Amino acid sequence: MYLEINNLEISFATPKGKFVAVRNVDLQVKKGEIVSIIGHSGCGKSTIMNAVAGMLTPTKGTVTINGVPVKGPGPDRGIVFQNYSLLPWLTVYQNIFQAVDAAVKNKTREEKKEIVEKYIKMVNLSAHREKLPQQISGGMKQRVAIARAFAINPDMLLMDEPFGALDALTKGDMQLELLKLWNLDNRSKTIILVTHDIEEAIFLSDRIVVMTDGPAATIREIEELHLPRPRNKKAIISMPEYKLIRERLLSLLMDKVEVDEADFYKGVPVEA
Ligand SMILES: Nc1ncnc2c1ncn2[C@@H]1O[C@H](COP(=O)(O)OP(=O)(O)OP(=O)(O)O)[C@@H](O)[C@H]1O
Repeated sequence: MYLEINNLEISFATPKGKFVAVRNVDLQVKKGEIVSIIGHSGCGKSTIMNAVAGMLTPTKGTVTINGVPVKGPGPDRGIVFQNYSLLPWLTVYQNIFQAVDAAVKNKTREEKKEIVEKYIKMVNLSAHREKLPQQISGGMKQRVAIARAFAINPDMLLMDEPFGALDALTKGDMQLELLKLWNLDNRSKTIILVTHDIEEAIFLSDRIVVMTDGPAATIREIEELHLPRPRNKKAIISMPEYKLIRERLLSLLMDKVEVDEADFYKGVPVEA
């Protein structure tokens, strides 16, 4: 198995004592799979991602990649976060080149330039290559971040709400862009995606991991999707499987909200 998370627990030392963010998390991911993690705010999605990225050490349990325990960040894992994390003083081109230059070994400067050119073209940013991050839109920034992640050719992409800050139309474009890059790469990159967006999770994923609420959150259920690829958004929404999965996810995620609302209304005077 490519990625294995076994009995993962992550706790934080806080002024009030030990805080268990996630526990008993077990997940196996095959190479080339796209897996989304969804759940309410604070259920430990980013914590799990950070453990896979090697930025957090498990309190208990293990995270292994190809059987080797994760000990820290590495060039085999590319990270795309919501805040783009572009260097503001570098142009679009330089932001990607700098990452490729640092991560890709055994290639000449010319070959590295070719890689950068290829990915800038793939995300349609050729016309904006000399601009600084502050001179381009949010969608374009996220495109740069994704092109950069693919250009360094990691085995796995860890995406923490990558499109969370984008408007719905740009978000739709970016989801297609992501699948396009994944397809062009022979679907060989494993993608772990944290999202709050049920439709996004269904459109992109092979499996969707639904978390329980925190603290001490764990996996509640894993939904397997059998929607055909390549996926067409308009076509899949009319498929019975899409509707079934969407309803299942909604009911898993909305349960608590309904209870909260009922509590909220208790004792609230009803106006005549
Ligand atoms: N360094 C830390 N110290 C203490 N508690 C932390 C730390 N990092 C995260 N937590 C807590 O762990 C829990 C899980 O946080 P995490 O960021 O993983 O949740 P999330 O599901 O990604 O949330 P969101 O959807 O809001 O981004 C939260 O209660 C958070 O406050």
